[in-house]
Amino acid sequence: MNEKNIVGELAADFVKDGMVVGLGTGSTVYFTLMKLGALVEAGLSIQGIPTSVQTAELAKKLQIPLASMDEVKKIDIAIDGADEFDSNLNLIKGGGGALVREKIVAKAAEKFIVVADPSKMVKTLGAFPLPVEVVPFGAVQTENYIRELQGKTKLRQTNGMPFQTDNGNFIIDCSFPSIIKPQELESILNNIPGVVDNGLFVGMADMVITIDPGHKPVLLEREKQ
Ligand SMILES: O=C[C@H](O)[C@H](O)[C@H](O)COP(=O)(O)O
Repeated sequence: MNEKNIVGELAADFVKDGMVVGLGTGSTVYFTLMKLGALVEAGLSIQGIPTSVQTAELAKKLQIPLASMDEVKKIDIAIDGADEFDSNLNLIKGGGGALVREKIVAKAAEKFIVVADPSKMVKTLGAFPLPVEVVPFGAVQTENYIRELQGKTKLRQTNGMPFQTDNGNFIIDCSFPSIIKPQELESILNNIPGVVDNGLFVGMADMVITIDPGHKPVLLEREKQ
């Protein structure tokens, strides 16, 4: 089993019968979904809230019952991947472009568990370009404002066209040299007109499931404030 497979499957152990489960997006949480699909087939009863069209499609194939955010009173647990995590369990997410829905679901969840192989662990966030979702209207101007914050920016493209999120927006990938104050940067970016949200998830993760070099599970828990 590869590292993503191991950590992805481990997270499924936290899902109990009757729970409403936020279903993240990406190649690590894919393995959580596969495991949940098998558990549902064996009789586990859950409702999933998908964070992307891609995840909704996979969950449907696996026959995991789905609901929308607005149909549920609360989310018991959300499980998702990350592009980077630091020792405070702050994250960069959005490599797959799903950050807005992911943040909405993570915020609404009583427990937010991140599944991440050890390559995602960093001392300081920022080696991975920070994804910022912007509305298409005025995107060039919005990108200029972001650049003024001393970050290098790049409009994400697929096949020569701007990449479009499930919300119909664009992603600007921003390289900041190192993000010493993630909370501050998160709110500065979100104050720029045209920015929908950014991939900094600060103080949101309750647990990161990763593994050590010997492939032993490591469960990192956030200290209660
Ligand atoms: O938009 C995508 C998400 O934030 C993913 O959870 C993140 O990019 C990690 O993905 P992966 O597990 O494929 O590295």
